[in-house]
Order: sequence, then C-alpha cells, then structure tokens
Amino acid sequence: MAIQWFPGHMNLTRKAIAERIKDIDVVIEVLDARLPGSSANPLLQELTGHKPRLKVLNKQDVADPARTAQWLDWYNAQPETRAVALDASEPAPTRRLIEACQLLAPGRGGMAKPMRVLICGVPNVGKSTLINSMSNKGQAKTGDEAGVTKLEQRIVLADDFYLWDTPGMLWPRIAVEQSGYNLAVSGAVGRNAYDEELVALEFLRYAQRNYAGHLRERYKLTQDDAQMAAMPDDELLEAIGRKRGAVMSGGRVNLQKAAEIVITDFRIHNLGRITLETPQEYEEWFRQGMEADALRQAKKDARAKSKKGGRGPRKPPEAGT
Ligand SMILES: Nc1nc2c(ncn2[C@@H]2O[C@H](COP(=O)(O)OP(=O)(O)OP(=O)(O)O)[C@@H](O)[C@H]2O)c(=O)[nH]1
Repeated sequence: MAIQWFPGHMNLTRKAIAERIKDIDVVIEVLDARLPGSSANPLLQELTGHKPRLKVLNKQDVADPARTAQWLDWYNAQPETRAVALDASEPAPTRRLIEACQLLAPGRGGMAKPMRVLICGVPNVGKSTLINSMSNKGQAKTGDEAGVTKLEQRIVLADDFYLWDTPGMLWPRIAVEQSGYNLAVSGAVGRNAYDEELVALEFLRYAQRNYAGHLRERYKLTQDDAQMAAMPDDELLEAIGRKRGAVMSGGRVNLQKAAEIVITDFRIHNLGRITLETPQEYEEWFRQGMEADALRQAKKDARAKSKKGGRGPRKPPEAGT
C-alpha cells in the first residue's frame, strides 16, 4: 500500500462518537464531491448504527457536475440516507441542511425537541468552512460540552438546532487502494504519509483517460484525447514538468517537482472541475479491496496455523541458560 497514514486521535474520536450517538437524531457526513466514495468513512455505519445519515457532497463547485448528479442518486437510493451537494462557501447552506435533516428525523424540531446533529468528515473536506457559513461566520455559540470529551464541540445554530462537531477523522486502514490515492491527492492525508510521485502518477493515469481536455488546457499539451490516453503516465508527468519549467541543470525533468505541481493544481482547482470516481468505479474498487483483504486474512490465518502446528512441543531450557 503506497499510503501510510497515522489516524492519531481516531480512537478518541471514535469513543466520543460512541458516547454521543444515542442522543443524536441525524449524522451529517461531509464528503469531498470530487471523491464522494473514497472520502466516506467505511466505519460510519458501525459507529452510528441506524441513525439517519445526511451525506453532504461539499466542494460541488469544483467537482464534475454530471458525476455529482450520479453520486446524489447513488446515495439517495441507500436506506436511511439523503444526500445534498453544496459549496460550503454558499451564503446560506443552513436552510437546505435543516430541511434535509427534518426530512430524515420528522419527529424533531421546535424548542421542546431540538434537532441534534453530529457532523463528521475526513480532514480538509471543508467541514470548518461549512460550519462557519452555517453559523453565520462564527456568531454561533461554541464550547465544550460538560461530561463529553474535549474533542467535541457543540454549536447552537438556532434555538432548536444543535450541531456537535467532531475532528476530521480517518480510519485505521485503507482497504480500497485507489481511495488512498484519491484521499492523498485531495489533501485529506498529511504530505509525509505518501510518495508524491506515486500519487501524481495515479492521478494522471485517471485524468488522462477521463479529463484529457483539462490536462491539455492547463499544461498546453498538444496530444489529442487518444494520444493522451495512450501516453505512459511517467512520460506525461515528464511532459508536464517540462512545460512548467521543473527542469534540473543538464535538462532533466525534476519529477518530484512536477508531481508537486500536479497535486497542487488539483488541490487549488487549477485543472477545472474533476471528479476522481464514479459510483460504479468505486463499487468495483471496493469489491476488489474486500477480496484482497479476505485473501490477506486467509494467508495470515494459514501462516499462524502452520506456525502453531509446526512448532511442536516446547523444549525445556538447557542447563546453564
Ligand atoms: N472550492 C471550494 N473550496 C472549499 C469548499 N469548502 C472548503 N473549501 C476549501 O477547502 C479547504 C479546507 O477547508 P476546511 O474548512 O479547513 O476543511 P476541514 O474539513 O475543516 O479541515 P480540517 O480542519 O483539516 O478537518 C480550505 O482551503 C477551504 O477554503 C467548497 O465548498 N468549495
């Protein structure tokens, strides 16, 4: 696996969610609309049980709109789930989110039964931006809840709408390899957790087949779609490095620098509206990831079994040792 991540406070966040969840009416999971499958926490269902879920596909302004529509249909077809797409810097996303929560938990609302919402998401997905724009640029009351771990903050958005914020949470292991790459290129994973060249190459491999025009425009490349799709990814990275002046003395392209340029361009949206996965692709990657996981586990079990069986009776320690 090319991505090594260290989910740090993951266990504490998990504990905080487990403590809080019984008093929660709706769980909002903020997703990156450019990777709506990969940025979803595979442990969320386990952590939140059957609580209704609202998937917010954030950063829709920089995602491929046709694919965002596909993902909304895909999530809306799941039980106890609704999905909306938005741009966290929209002036008033609150109304839409409150309405979506009310549809998911129709019994809640009003002063007697305020809506209690837990919000979570991977780092860098835009959770803070969304909360700030929902709370009218920081006017909401924030503070640690008594008796709750300091990892959580309660934000009062209205007298009948409470939001509990959780820190950006990752999960212990990425079973879906492609998700690791997509999370890395999006900025959800710290820079020292992955090899930038590998991540940039993986991104280019996808973009050259699906968004050739975006690459051509940004990097002034001359290849047509078919030529671009057929280009080896390292040659493409080299061509981009050359176009962008990432050249060392002697004329060789600095591939590390070229990789950084590509990753940054994706992160700061210089490449146009790109979504790195369709629901069908994600389902396939997920299936492959689960299969690989099962195989890995079977091998591990077989090794443990043969170790146990082959060890034989333990010898008594020799005299003098
Ligand atoms: N284009 C666009 N950029 C966004 C949107 N929401 C957030 N961003 C940008 O994404 C970056 C990360 O946003 P944050 O709100 O800090 O993300 P976060 O999820 O709170 O990140 P952590 O604090 O690491 O958990 C910032 O540069 C934001 O300006 C959005 O809807 N559209």
